[in-house]
Amino acid sequence: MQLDQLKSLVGSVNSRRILDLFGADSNRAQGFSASTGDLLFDYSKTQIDDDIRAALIRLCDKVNLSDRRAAMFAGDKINETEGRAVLHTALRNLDGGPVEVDGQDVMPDVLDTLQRMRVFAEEVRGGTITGTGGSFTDVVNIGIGGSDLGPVMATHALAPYHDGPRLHYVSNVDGAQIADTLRPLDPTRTLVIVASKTFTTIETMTNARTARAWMIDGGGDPAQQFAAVSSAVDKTQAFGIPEARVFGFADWVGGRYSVWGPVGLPVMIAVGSNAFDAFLRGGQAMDLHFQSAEWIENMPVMLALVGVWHRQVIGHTSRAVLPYDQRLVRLPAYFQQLEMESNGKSVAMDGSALTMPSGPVVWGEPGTNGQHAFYQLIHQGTDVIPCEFMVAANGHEPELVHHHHLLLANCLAQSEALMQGRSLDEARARMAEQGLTGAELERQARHRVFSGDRPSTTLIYPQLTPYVLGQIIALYEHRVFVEGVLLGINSFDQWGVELGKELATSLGPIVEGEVSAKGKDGSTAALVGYALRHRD
Ligand SMILES: O=P(O)(O)OC[C@H]1O[C@H](O)[C@H](O)[C@@H](O)[C@@H]1O
Repeated sequence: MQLDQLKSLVGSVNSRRILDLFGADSNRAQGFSASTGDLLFDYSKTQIDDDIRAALIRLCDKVNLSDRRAAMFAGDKINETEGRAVLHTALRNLDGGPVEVDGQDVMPDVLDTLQRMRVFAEEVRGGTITGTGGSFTDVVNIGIGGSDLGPVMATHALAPYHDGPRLHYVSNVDGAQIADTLRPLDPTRTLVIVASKTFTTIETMTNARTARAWMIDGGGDPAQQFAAVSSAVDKTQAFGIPEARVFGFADWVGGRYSVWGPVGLPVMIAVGSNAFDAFLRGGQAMDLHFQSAEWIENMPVMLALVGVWHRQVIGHTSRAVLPYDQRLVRLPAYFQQLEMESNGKSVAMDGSALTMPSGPVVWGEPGTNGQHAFYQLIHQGTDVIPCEFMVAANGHEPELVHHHHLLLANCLAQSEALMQGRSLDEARARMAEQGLTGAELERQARHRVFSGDRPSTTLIYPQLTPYVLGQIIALYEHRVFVEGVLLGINSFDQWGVELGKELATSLGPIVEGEVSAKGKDGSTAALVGYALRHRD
């Protein structure tokens, strides 16, 4: 990426404030936003001006973004370190054309599996498929990472549409989670979905075996009450899950991009196949926009360029994602995997060291809760944290519309406050109004200064419907892709998670007390020693 020219533009922004840009251009809000369908992405409350934007957009051509995008949608093996295509977009290509991998159209299989999911989900919802004790009251999804975060996030997000059985998610190998989840459930009326792309993930397989034993002990029947979601169909059969209850997907669906396919099965059971279709259609609409809009009007591209401006050009190390939408409570966690597992890399595609910072730390919480916790640092801390606000024009509770108005007002107030700030003179005037004078006035005023000029973007949408959720998730997926192309990295592998897994395997017998910790570093050996001495 040619960052030099952009770095030289940073100097120009030091001498002005974001607010000045609004003074100089009465149409700034319109000019520095992108819209598609019903979504509006406003990035006018950043330092990006015409020159900076033009330089950022030039980067897209420098890295041949349109060819890379075409390669992804065409099924080329752009995940080079794993030799795989990247085709989660095929999962939502509902009435699109053929998509070929190795000369083979994958769409018939995708649509066939989707249809099987619809039939199964509706049979579970309608009570045609039952447990030994009757229709399913509860569904437990066992999976971790991409086999958990997407469906958990979507289940929370689509709560107003949830009219199927209750859903529970077990991800952690900590027995506390599965114990607490299963305790109140009826083993004869619970469906367990084991979701694992590889069907080897130790946490998931351990939890799946525990759930199976619990079901058998309680009079349920795993042959009737287990389903599996995986790209390793042979392993699901070895686990004993009947073929008719296995929903497979190909290796060209990355775990963190998999909610659109069989991994989304629990969501489909919760909200029904029509609502799930609307989610897919939202994703597909964003795909079409991403493929056709000019860079300057292209929402994922502009979202990515704002990200690159803040992280790689200016150097801010993190960004906060702040949905003013309680039902997006798990969206920050979902984005953490999507963005940090995809772009947290220090090696370029060709194996050379990255010459610029990798993707940023992504974190956040729903507003307004965050306001009463960490916004202090966002407003007055020494680090600038670019904020990505999200909010709906409408809630789902018409009888509580006054709540929604307050929510919206708070969201808008935060981005306004971050940009506007409060000067020392304004703070002094306030202190004077309260009767303070002299050194005390000065001291108190200084604590009440807000530097302002802190960047934020706002994504606003009509209402959090399945269709809108699909648009938002696909928007961020493509943002990650564009940022990855600009960085020259492979956004679709995750070698950084391997070492810890290998060491956990080698530590297993040591923690069991079967093998000595000799050879481990002093700290690890001492911690094992403590655990063994204190074992009940
Ligand atoms: O779906 P699974 O194969 O069980 O994998 C679950 C998760 O585990 C891994 O460690 C990866 O880092 C994730 O990308 C993946 O989503």
